[in-house]
This record gives sequence, C-alpha cells and structure tokens, in this order.
Amino acid sequence: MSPAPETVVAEPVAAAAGVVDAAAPPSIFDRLGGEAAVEKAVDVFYERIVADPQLAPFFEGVDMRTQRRKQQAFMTYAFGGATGYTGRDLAAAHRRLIRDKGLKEEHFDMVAGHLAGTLQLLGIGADLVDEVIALVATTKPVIFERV
Ligand code: HEM
Repeated sequence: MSPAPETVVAEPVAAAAGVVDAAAPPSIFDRLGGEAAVEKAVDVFYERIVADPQLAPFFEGVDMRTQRRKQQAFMTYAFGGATGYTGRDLAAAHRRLIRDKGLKEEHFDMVAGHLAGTLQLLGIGADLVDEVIALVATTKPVIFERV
C-alpha cells in the first residue's frame, strides 16, 4: 500500500518553507510530547521537589509559579524546542544557594532523580529518560563552576 499523500507532500513542503528540516532528527522536546508535555513534567517535578524535605529549604521564599515558568523556558531551550534562552545563566542563578545555603552536588543528583522519576511517572520510555538525564547532567559542572 502506498503511503497517504499528505505524508509524502507535507514534509518536503514544510522543509522548503523553512518550517522544519526534514533531515533533522526530532528533538528531545518533540519526543517528550512538545509544550504541553514539558509543562506537565515541570509541574510534577517541582511538586516532588518541594515535597522533599532535603530540597524544600532551597526553595523557601521562591515564587514557584515564576520558577516553573523559568524552568519550562530553560528546558524547552535545552531540549531543542526553542532557539534562544533569556534567563539568568545557571552559574549565576545558583551561586547564592551554594554560598549561603550549602547547595552541593548531592542535591543536584537528588533533583535529577526527581526529574527521572517524574518522566517515568508520565510514561516516558526508559531510553528517552536516560537521554534527558544525560543532557541535564551536563549542567552540573556549569552550576558548580567546575568548567
Ligand atoms: C538539575 C539541574 C538544574 C537546572 C537545569 C536548573 C535550572 C534553573 C533555572 C533555569 C533557574 C532560573 C534562572 C533564572 O533566574 O533565570 C533556576 C533557579 C533556581 N534553582 Fe535551579 N536548576 C538545577 C538544579 C538546581 C538544584 C539542585 C537546586 C536546589 C536543590 C536548584 C534550586 C534553584 C533555586 C532555589 C532557584 C531560584 C533562585 C532565585 O530565584 O534566587 N536548582 N534553576
């Protein structure tokens, strides 16, 4: 059976219009399910973090609505769903927490664990969860200024 005509036509047309690159593999952002899926993941992720007694103190006094919005913007960018990021750089954003609140690499690992748990809970496959966590791990030396 031949494929549906729109499958044949849509991709090259969109590529020619500069909308998508038909040769580019889908981004992590797309494979997670796009904007709605990332928004849901960020919501569940922070519910878990503020419910964790070892992590909650870092978020005292932080407006979590704003924080969710910033994290969504960052992850959308990091996962290949947007070309730009206008938030604070990650080292600057966490410097005060390291200096005054004792933020350590073990807390980073706990946060990454909550992200993995969140994605599993939302039905993301193990390979994609691993890919996300490997990408997030690249922010660790940036946050702790080991680069
Ligand atoms: C896993 C990697 C992490 C990423 C990708 C990340 C990302 C971000 C982003 C994008 C911001 C907002 C920056 C801005 O203001 O524009 C932020 C702020 C913040 N992060 Fe992280 N973060 C990570 C790890 C952590 C960890 C381990 C903690 C603490 C346990 C933490 C606690 C916070 C807090 C409290 C703020 C708000 C700081 C403030 O408003 O002064 N983050 N983070």
